[in-house]
Amino acid sequence: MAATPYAELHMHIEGALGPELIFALAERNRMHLPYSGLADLEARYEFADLQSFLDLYFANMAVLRTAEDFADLTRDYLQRAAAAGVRHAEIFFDPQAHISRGVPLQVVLDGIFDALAASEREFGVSSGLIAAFLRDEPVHDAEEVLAELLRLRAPIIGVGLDSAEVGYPPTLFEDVFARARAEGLHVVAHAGEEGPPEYIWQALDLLGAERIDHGVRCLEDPALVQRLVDEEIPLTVCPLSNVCLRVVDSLEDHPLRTMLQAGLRVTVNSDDPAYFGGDIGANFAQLRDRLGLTEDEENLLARNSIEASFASPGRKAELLRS
Ligand code: HPA
Ligand SMILES: [Zn+2]
Repeated sequence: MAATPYAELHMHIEGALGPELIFALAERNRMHLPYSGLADLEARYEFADLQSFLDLYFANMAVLRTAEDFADLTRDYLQRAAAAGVRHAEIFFDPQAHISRGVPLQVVLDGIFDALAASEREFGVSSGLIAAFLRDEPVHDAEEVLAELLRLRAPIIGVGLDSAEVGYPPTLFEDVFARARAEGLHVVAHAGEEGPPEYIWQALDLLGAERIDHGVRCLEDPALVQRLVDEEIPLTVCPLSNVCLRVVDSLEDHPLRTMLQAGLRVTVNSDDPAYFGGDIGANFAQLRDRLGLTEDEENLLARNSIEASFASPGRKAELLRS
């Protein structure tokens, strides 16, 4: 991990829900889990693609029921992230995944915010929350969630787009994202993880995405790379996630260095730290070991992460100075 402070810009708080916390929350909520024990659950962390991961990710969320559950989960992430050198975190959550299980949006927000409100004081980590729409659910649901977030005056800094990508192009969400932008929210979108470069073009042109989450498939389209370089669009790349979900064959084959050398504004992120072999520290450790990531490259990635964040200019300056 770089000695310089780091901003994590692509992590799903539900993806920080690990096996031990799953069992602890199931017990607290008196729920029966469909696993015989910890080892049985842990044996299922083997994924063939994005969808096979999403199946387990959504199933495990069943244990998140109360505001306290969401607060505990968020604190657990913040504590680990701080220990790994993260000083600013922009955190996704999936409102629809909880509303559809009967957990009120206000409960989810209260829990996550209970932890985030104290984060800078408690962990030295400033933060922002981004509501992500599930792109494989009806567009109308995303519209309703956005309206509800606005009605509740949810303290979110932006909206994103996640879940199963192929077959669910950004075009579908043009109007929802236009509304979010009109409300002054930041806009990001997962694109070019499993989906084609065309989805990245759409995220930029139709959604007004300020950052692209993943974006690794941009390399298949030189004109797109040029556009991303020219407009200095940050890409929140998640190396261990890409290996676990078979977006790349191995870390040795990861195009991170190619992306840096192309002049792309790349950052490194954990995506779902409880599912993909670890937090941001683990991502950097493996990149060092298996890709020969240099100190200069680490420092560049750290600086990129802070510059690409939605932190206030004052906070950015403070992080870049320290
Ligand atoms: O990597 C991801 N891609 C899409 N949706 C997700 N939801 C959690 N992680 C991911
Ligand atoms: Zn993601």
